Amino acid sequence: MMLRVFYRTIKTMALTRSPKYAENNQPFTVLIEGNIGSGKTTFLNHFNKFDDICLLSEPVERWQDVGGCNLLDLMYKESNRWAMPFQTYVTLTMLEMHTKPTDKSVKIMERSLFSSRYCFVENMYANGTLHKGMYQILQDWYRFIEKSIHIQADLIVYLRTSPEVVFERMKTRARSEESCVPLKYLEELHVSHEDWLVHRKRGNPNTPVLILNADLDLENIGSEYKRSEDSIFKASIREPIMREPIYVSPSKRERLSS
Ligand SMILES: Nc1ncnc2c1ncn2[C@@H]1O[C@H](COP(=O)(O)OP(=O)(O)OP(=O)(O)O)[C@@H](O)[C@H]1O
Ligand SMILES: Nc1nc(=O)c2ncn([C@H]3C[C@H](O)[C@@H](CO)O3)c2[nH]1
Repeated sequence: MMLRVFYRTIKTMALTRSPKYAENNQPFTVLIEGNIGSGKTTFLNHFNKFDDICLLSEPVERWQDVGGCNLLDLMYKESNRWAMPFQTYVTLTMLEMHTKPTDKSVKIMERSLFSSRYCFVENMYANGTLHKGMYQILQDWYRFIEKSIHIQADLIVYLRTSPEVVFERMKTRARSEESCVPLKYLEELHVSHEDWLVHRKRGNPNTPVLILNADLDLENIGSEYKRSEDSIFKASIREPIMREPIYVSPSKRERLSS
């Protein structure tokens, strides 16, 4: 008798729970995570050769031009004043990526709402950039989002790096907004990524995490990329479909090779 009541209750709850926004319209989704300069964009470009994948880069260009305002620059230059508005805009742009419909079988995203929440926001609160009141507002927003918007996350690929390595890469890449970012900030972000993805102190502990050694330089990281390819296609139960090669006529090929 008790069992029948239990199942009837569960069924009623399931039938009455309103579906979340973007529920059931997302494919197998992979989140590429890692410190600043860990090679996420470079990694994402590696998957350009496959046809049936929706690749979504981190919307940095949008953050650099919000109606003519460079929010990214303002966040770094006047962080106490601009960290909060910047985080609200990151939340909006990340949710647009998470809920973007696609007919592809796999979606691969550069970063996510989770790294913003569990790494950047946590770190800015810990180092005093975010006032407690701002932090609490963001937490309430995250809790509301969790209840009302579906965020698909089937696999996280963590490009694990050493802060010293990414500090050099960041300086070489020389993004103007990051010109004053100290090694200490990268060390803090490294700890927050490790707490989230290795020690599993935050977020959903059931989301599988594939850890790659992203300290390897471009000449030697191919095996790590291949390992992630195998994991992604195996986990998404799909065979990789290569983009149709663009055939170049012999005469044009000769000209190109000369
Ligand atoms: N495995 C690697 N070895 C050496 N350099 C790399 C490697 N991967 C990327 N780089 C270089 O490091 C810099 C940062 O790479 P990339 O932009 O892909 O990092 P990212 O994680 O997307 O950075 P961000 O988080 O700031 O957007 C670039 O100049 C890139 O050419
Ligand atoms: N404060 C803050 N919160 C975020 O959610 C966030 N996501 C990315 N970034 C910064 C890191 C790189 O400089 C640059 C590109 O990744 O943007 C962030 N900064």
